[in-house]
Amino acid sequence: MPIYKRRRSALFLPASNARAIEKARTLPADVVILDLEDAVSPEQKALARDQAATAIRDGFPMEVAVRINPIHTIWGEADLALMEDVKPDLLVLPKVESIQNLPSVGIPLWAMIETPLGVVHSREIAEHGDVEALVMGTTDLVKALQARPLPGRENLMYALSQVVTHARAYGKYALDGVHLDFRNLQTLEEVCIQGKNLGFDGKTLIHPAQLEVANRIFSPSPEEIEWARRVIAAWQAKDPDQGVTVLDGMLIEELHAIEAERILELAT
Ligand SMILES: CC(C)(COP(=O)(O)OP(=O)(O)OC[C@H]1O[C@@H](n2cnc3c(N)ncnc32)[C@H](O)[C@@H]1OP(=O)(O)O)[C@@H](O)C(=O)NCCC(=O)NCCSC(=O)C[C@H](O)C(=O)O
Ligand SMILES: [Mg+2]
Repeated sequence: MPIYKRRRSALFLPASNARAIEKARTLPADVVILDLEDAVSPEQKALARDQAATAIRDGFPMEVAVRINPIHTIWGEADLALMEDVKPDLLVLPKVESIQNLPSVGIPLWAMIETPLGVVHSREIAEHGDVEALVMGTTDLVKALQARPLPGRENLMYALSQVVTHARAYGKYALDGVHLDFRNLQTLEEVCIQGKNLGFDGKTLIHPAQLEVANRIFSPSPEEIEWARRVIAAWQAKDPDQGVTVLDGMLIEELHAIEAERILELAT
């Protein structure tokens, strides 16, 4: 059976912020992303890179990722060289638009899809062997589309669905974009439910207050766990000569048993 890692919450923080790095170690995030890119000013890029390296060497109780600057920028090569040395669990690449310049450094890559060309090429990016996850960058994408931020994200449905579909087609994880209105937990919950309904494994976050909502919404609910237990029991009890069974008047096929196993694995 495949191993499903929890990827409900991935918390960004500027690696220039030493207090936030310390705080992150105490938080219930599935993944912490030390950012060297857009959350860090040009003046603090070197400090952020060094602090990220020290923090990774010191260790984290959860998976730790670093988002480096794009390779073509003046910081990109130095970011990549140091991360190749300190080896975070994951490397987050911003604004990925093709597989041409994906670095191969023995660290699983999370490719951010945040430009129209990235959306167009998300199939080949998902197919790439070093890519473990596609991550929506909805803030940059809205800007690049010359769209407007909408609370219900109707204008992003094509991109969100395309990215989840391509991630799933190649067995990769898919993470939803950040919710900028970080003190509004009601609207966060609404977009988390929307993201879960679309198929995302979890959400990228920018503030500790967002963790509880994302972890709760992207965990299997008590109803889903109960359904999964009953499906597995029904599947195990079915007539071995039949390829299907019935539970509560609903047809159950092997695909439901596989999905039930995934839910129970994520619930433990
Ligand atoms: C958004 C913030 C600037 C708000 O900061 P602040 O006003 O300081 O928040 P609080 O006072 O409420 O903080 C309370 C305590 O929590 C700690 N804290 C805050 N944020 C984080 C964090 N992200 N990780 C860890 N700890 C955090 C504070 O230090 C306080 O601790 P304590 O001293 O114990 O009280 C700030 O939250 C922030 O900088 N967030 C991250 C911003 C970021 O990383 N942005 C880049 C990624 S998102 C992106 O780039 C978009 C994407 O690419 C796209 O295109 O969509
Ligand atoms: Mg971005």
